[in-house]
Amino acid sequence: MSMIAAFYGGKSILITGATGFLGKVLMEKLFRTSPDLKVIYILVRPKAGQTLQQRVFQILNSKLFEKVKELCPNVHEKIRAIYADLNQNDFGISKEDMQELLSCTNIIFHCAATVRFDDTLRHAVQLNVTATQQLLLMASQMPKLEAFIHISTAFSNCNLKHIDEVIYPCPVEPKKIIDSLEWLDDAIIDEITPKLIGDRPNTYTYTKALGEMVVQQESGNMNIAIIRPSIVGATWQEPFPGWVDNINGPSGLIIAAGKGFLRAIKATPMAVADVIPVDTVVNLTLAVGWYTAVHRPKSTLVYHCTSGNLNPCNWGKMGFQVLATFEKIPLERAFRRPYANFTTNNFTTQYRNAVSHRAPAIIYDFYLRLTGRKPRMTKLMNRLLRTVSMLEYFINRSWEWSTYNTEMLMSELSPEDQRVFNFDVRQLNWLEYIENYVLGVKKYLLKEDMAGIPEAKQHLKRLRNIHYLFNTALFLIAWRLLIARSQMARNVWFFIVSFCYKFLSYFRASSTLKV
Ligand SMILES: CCCCCCCCCCCCCCCCCCCCCC(=O)SCCNC(=O)CCNC(=O)[C@H](O)C(C)(C)COP(=O)(O)OP(=O)(O)OC[C@H]1O[C@@H](n2cnc3c(N)ncnc32)[C@H](O)[C@@H]1OP(=O)(O)O
Ligand SMILES: NC(=O)C1=CN([C@@H]2O[C@H](COP(=O)(O)OP(=O)(O)OC[C@H]3O[C@@H](n4cnc5c(N)ncnc54)[C@H](OP(=O)(O)O)[C@@H]3O)[C@@H](O)[C@H]2O)C=CC1
Repeated sequence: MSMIAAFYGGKSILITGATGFLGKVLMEKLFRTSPDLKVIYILVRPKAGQTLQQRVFQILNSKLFEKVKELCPNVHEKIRAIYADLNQNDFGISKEDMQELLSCTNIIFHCAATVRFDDTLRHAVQLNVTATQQLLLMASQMPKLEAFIHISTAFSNCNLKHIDEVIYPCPVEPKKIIDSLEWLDDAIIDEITPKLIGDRPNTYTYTKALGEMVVQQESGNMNIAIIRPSIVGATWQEPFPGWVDNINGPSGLIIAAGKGFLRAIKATPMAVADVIPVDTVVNLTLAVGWYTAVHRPKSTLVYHCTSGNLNPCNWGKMGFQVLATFEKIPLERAFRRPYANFTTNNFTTQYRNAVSHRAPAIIYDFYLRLTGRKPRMTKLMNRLLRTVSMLEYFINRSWEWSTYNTEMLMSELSPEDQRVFNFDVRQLNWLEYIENYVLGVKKYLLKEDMAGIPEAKQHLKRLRNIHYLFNTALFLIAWRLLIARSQMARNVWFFIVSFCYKFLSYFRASSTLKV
């Protein structure tokens, strides 16, 4: 019997960010392994015209929850969606709901965050720092609370090369930042943002670091732990391989590569691709929840959930395997044939962006205009290149994360728990994982039918022929222009033509003799 699964039985669990990528997988695993849990409270806001109930309904009706619905048919009765917007004071939670949360919650998993790299400092602080502070305040008023698990990121201290499982202080206290954002206007905030974030690449990593400081400062007597996943990717094993439903991290670039939009990237092929499957993160999170509640460590422990030090894969290998999979299983209606050129040189990057990305987009838009349609490719390409430029920081560096606490926890688990809540990334076969990831992107994110593969292959063949035809035409036009302008080019041309003529005459004469 799994001790961890038994621990969550009968518990009331509060999850923030349950509608996100990680939150959904966390909920799924909890229901699957502990169907006798009492209730999962999820803090949800209405979004995209959907009510809370519609959002929950959509999640439960997704492929991710198919197994759960078999094992736990009354799952919908065990989810209690509570209206909450983490941007508001007290999260905008009603008095009755707040009362219920305060008196019943046993475990909190705090996953909600803004993960956008381009968010304003004000918004990123509001969500990743102030909301964390408010949630801790709420947690401190919960008499039945056994553990508070905060999800941070392995990149919260990406300004360091070697990162230990400790909370590093930021130069400016989070409270001072929160206070000053209250009275500073947006223009001044934008001006001071680069100075505040220092050598971190964006407001996301900076505010996640501030969030950790807040957790440490406000922990009081609570049992708290912090989990730092690296780049969270599709599921490895559970509930089935390759599940992914958002375009963050590598997923968006995998699509861009498969559709042939992205054919070159500024990336260091030998840099470690510290991707970690989402189910591995969830297994560690649940094990940490159990350990923190039962063993009550004296201080706030930080757990790194990374792959690089135990089972490294690099971006070169990942890119190669992504393309190899697209050879076998292409995406539908690709713009160009998938191709990957990794470069570390700025000039080559600019050149490739101009020739391999912007020029084809301009030509395609010209074609759309000619055929009476609205041009859209240049806009899309500019957006993609902007996204790529924001990810460049992470694909041209390697970090070392120590994993003492994570390994200690693994040794504390029973063999059954090590199996059911496996977070040993040494067992991961990267080639298989990446292939399933690419397949998952096609099936679950793009919702493409596998029956369309022969047509997709045919389409790629057509694109190859168009490519050859286009290159030949381009060469002939360039050559024709050169001949018209340069005596030297004309001489070379006459030499080649007369050489070919002589060769053909000789060939014809010798074949006539043989007959
Ligand atoms: C040469 C070829 C190569 C081939 C090989 C290729 C494979 C191998 C190489 C792989 C290398 C991987 C490197 C990963 C490094 C990750 C490092 C992470 C480290 C930290 C990890 C963390 O600790 S933290 C989590 C990560 N955090 C993010 O990764 C957010 C980033 N990102 C943004 O910060 C914003 O994205 C940014 C960018 C501002 C743009 O912002 P933006 O406004 O321009 O674009 P949006 O994001 O809004 O979305 C644009 C359009 O996508 C639509 N869309 C949105 N979601 C959708 C959904 N679920 N399904 C469908 N469509 C969706 C949306 O509806 C828009 O569509 P429309 O245009 O029609 O409206
Ligand atoms: N994905 C990754 O690569 C990594 C993620 N992490 C961390 O893991 C955690 C989960 O990330 P992930 O699942 O990928 O992120 P997602 O963007 O998929 O999910 C974010 C969640 O936060 C919720 N949220 C955001 N703003 C608010 C708000 N104002 N009020 C209520 N809820 C809100 C979202 O709700 P809604 O659906 O309404 O928008 C969503 O449920 C984050 O803390 C992130 O920092 C760490 C390392 C890597």
